[in-house]
Amino acid sequence: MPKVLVSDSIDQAGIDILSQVAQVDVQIGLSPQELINIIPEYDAWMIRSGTRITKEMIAAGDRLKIIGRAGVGVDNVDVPEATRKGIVVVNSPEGNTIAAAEHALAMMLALSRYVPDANTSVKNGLWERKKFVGAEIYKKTLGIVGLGKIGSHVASIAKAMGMKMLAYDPFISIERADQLGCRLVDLDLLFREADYITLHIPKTKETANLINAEAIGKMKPTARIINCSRGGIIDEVALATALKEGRIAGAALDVFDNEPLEEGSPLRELGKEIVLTPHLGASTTEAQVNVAIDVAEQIRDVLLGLPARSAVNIPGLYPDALEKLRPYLELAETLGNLVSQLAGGRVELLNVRLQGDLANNESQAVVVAALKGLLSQALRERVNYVNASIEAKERGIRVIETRDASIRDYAGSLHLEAKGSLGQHTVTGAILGDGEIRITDVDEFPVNVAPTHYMLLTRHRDMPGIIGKIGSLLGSFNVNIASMQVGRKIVRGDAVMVLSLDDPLPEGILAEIMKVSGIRDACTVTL
Ligand SMILES: NC(=O)c1ccc[n+]([C@@H]2O[C@H](COP(=O)([O-])OP(=O)(O)OC[C@H]3O[C@@H](n4cnc5c(N)ncnc54)[C@H](O)[C@@H]3O)[C@@H](O)[C@H]2O)c1
Ligand SMILES: O=C(O)CC[C@@H](O)C(=O)O
Repeated sequence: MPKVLVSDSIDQAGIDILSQVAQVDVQIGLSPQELINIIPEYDAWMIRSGTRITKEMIAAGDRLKIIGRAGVGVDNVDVPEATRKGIVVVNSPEGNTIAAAEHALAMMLALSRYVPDANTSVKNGLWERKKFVGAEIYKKTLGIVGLGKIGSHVASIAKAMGMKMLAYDPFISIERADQLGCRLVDLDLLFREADYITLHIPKTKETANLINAEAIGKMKPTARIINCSRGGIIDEVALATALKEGRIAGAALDVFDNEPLEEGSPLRELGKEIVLTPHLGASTTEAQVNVAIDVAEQIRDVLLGLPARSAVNIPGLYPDALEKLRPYLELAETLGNLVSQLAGGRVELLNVRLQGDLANNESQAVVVAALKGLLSQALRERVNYVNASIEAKERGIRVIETRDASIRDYAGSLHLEAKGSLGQHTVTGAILGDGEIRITDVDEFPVNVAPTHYMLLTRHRDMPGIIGKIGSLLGSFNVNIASMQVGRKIVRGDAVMVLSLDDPLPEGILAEIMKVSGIRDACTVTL
């Protein structure tokens, strides 16, 4: 019988499902070394947010087939390492959506009516009715940042409560926002007009410190901020200062830069204008049952040799088909990710063209992999092979699949064309004989580049001196160039330059690159 390790507190409903097919050991509170010592015995591992699964633990897990995270975020699992070892990682993208949305609304109401402080006051024997005169949310403007699963549910309830709604989400269509009763606006307008601002976004390099002193400076003095998404999206010191000085009216926070919230945090010193909870967004009986069942069922299925429905790292295909397509799935995901960063805004149409021998293959998984890559900038680990198509549809992305077996530059190649709010971009890629991915075309300019973690792509006039200037500029910012390729169609016409970099590009360097004479466009890419 296979063995499953459960190392965080999981609802019994999940344990019961696992027990149908496996021996289940619940061991909570083990140290990292103790986990490394025992993991070689186990075929599956189920966790919540309390266990951090490291590279060393995965390396020790010789029998591990699947890791299940009972929740959304897999930021506590080394997913690339699990993928390298062929371990499926699954999560529960929707099991706690309602719980998190309801918590955000509870926080908004608690903050508006000073419920926590009024409660403490009565329990302390006081009767302070004048001190706790609140504000109504009816007819007030709610600014929703991130109109995904949780943001959408918040919108539908807030609408019923009579709120007017603005939303900011660069990856959502106007039609989708309309359906939810939200006016899609830019962030600046949302900050200026909203009475309540609620955050429902992943923490990414774009969203880190999104709510900083400058953003807060744009808000109304009566504005209130709610964050039940991820810590690090709000600059906590700037928020505490603004609240102390009465520059905004309040904040309700469930998530923090460091959890548990540290002893000396300035947030702890504030009064009734702040409501704090200890990451309780998913903590309802219902959500814990949902995520436990969702993930336990997937672990059971994988142990029985069936595909998982919410795999974060491997498509839900049977092993034979998967093995054959695996290099092309990786290619499709890489190209999807690349073209979304080139497009730089909302993509409205993705054309996936399978070329050469690839045109004769089962294509659905390749298209889904391209969509997964395309959406990964917006959705991170929440997009998987199961939900990528639905997510794309909900975001108003039209997908066209074409085949052309006559294009034979490589045995099989894949061409993606993304049309979006900021223009149109294309990328092509192929798998070489050694199984390596090559980017063979960018915006119809031929190149031959292996994708790397950090890249810089420019569109420029093919003229003497330009490559040297970019090289010197990167050097002056201490950025090391690993390789460089220029692709052009005609001499002294337009060209693209693709640089693979050893280091991330520091803030501000793109603006400097754009000032170089002859540069038409420049884009940094992280793959
Ligand atoms: N507090 C909790 O216990 C708890 C529970 C569940 C989820 N969460 C967190 O809530 C957040 C939202 O979860 P979800 O399930 O709705 O995710 P989702 O993936 O369905 O939605 C996230 C949305 O954010 C948008 N987005 C991405 N980058 C953006 C940006 N720079 N600006 C504006 N919008 C951007 C995406 O387009 C997407 O629509 C996640 O961070 C998740 O980890 C917290
Ligand atoms: O396990 C939890 O309670 C955290 C849940 C939440 O942050 C998630 O990412 O699903």
